[in-house]
Amino acid sequence: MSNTYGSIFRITTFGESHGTAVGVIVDGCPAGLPITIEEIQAALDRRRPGQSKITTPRDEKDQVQILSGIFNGQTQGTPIALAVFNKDQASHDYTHIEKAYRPSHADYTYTAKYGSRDHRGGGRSSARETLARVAAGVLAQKFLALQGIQITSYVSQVGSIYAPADYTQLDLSQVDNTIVRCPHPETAQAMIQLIEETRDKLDTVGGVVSCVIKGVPAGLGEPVFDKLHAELGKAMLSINAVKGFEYGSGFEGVSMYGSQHNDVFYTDEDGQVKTRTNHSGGIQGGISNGQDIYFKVAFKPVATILQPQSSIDQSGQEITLQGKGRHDPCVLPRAVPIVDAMAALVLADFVLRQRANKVD
Ligand SMILES: Cc1cc2nc3c(=O)[nH]c(=O)nc-3n(C[C@H](O)[C@H](O)[C@H](O)COP(=O)(O)O)c2cc1C
Ligand SMILES: C=C(O[C@@H]1CC(C(=O)O)=C[C@@H](OP(=O)(O)O)[C@H]1O)C(=O)O
Repeated sequence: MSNTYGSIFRITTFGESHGTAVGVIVDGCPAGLPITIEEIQAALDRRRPGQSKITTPRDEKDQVQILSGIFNGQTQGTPIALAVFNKDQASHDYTHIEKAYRPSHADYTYTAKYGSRDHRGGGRSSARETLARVAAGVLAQKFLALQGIQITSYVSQVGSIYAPADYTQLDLSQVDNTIVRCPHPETAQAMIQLIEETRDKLDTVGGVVSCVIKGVPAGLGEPVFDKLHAELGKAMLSINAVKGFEYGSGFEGVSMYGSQHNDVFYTDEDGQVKTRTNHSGGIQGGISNGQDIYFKVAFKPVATILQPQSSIDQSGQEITLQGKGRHDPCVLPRAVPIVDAMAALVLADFVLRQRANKVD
């Protein structure tokens, strides 16, 4: 199983949901980047389970430990190792899936691939692994901030309730004002209510995280296979429960004519190249054009529902499986920092690749 992401700024994650620890090794992070443990912790606090009444009640504090690579508040250019020790596993809740497959989780596919699996809390397939990405993403976000690049993600849809405006009309400083992380206050309240109702019905509900990246200079990306949007898409689709990725005008663009869809160039009063519209989502030919990059990520209603469902066991026998354990009725609020982190890892890597690309 490949657990490594990135080309120059690379991460490798390790750990299982009910094992000893989950963590990350970051290679290729430049030396001299100022970073504190509090900054890493703050990002983990946004992702941690048990953070509000609408997330899984598994109460992990996710206290991060820096094992290597950071000294005197700065990265050293050496491998950075960050780890969180699991404290609140409750593995006894998972004996029912030791030899049975939850519909639409990864129990069957892991067994098909490896012949065995750590069934405790889904083992490696649990989204607990994403804490490692979030920890690494803090380093990438700090590095990008030095280049003037800012990433903001927010929940734009839960079930069929969506924010009635796009990112250009929302106050993105409000994302963390509500527990659901939608910056439109009325919509946020409706989303919270829907998640609570869904949880009380022992069901789950999906939604959309929208992301905007500002301050990206023109010229980042690669022209053929590692196109900037292709790498963003891969990064997003590697997040648990993600079912869709679209950037710029996405699927809606197909109903427009070229004359409507084309982003017309102009030069502003400072001599900067700009476009009057941004249907391209800030990327043309796999390379950033200096406009905002924006995209959407669709998350499914997650698999574990706390009600009986029909399934099969390892011998192929039909069974009734009663959902157990502590689960998210909706992953969207916790997915926001994961999307931030994965976007940052992609962008940081392309900034570093660009430094190797030109003489000056
Ligand atoms: C933040 C987050 C929390 C999640 N929590 C749960 C959960 O509590 N229960 C569950 O069944 N799946 C949960 N998932 C989704 C599973 O990890 C995922 O569906 C599973 O690994 C199968 O992979 P796939 O859905 O991508 O095919 C969560 C995903 C994310 C991103
Ligand atoms: C523990 C976390 O979320 C978990 C994600 C998850 C899943 O199947 O993805 C299932 C639940 O936990 P467990 O692995 O114990 O079944 C969630 O609580 C976390 O994100 O840190």
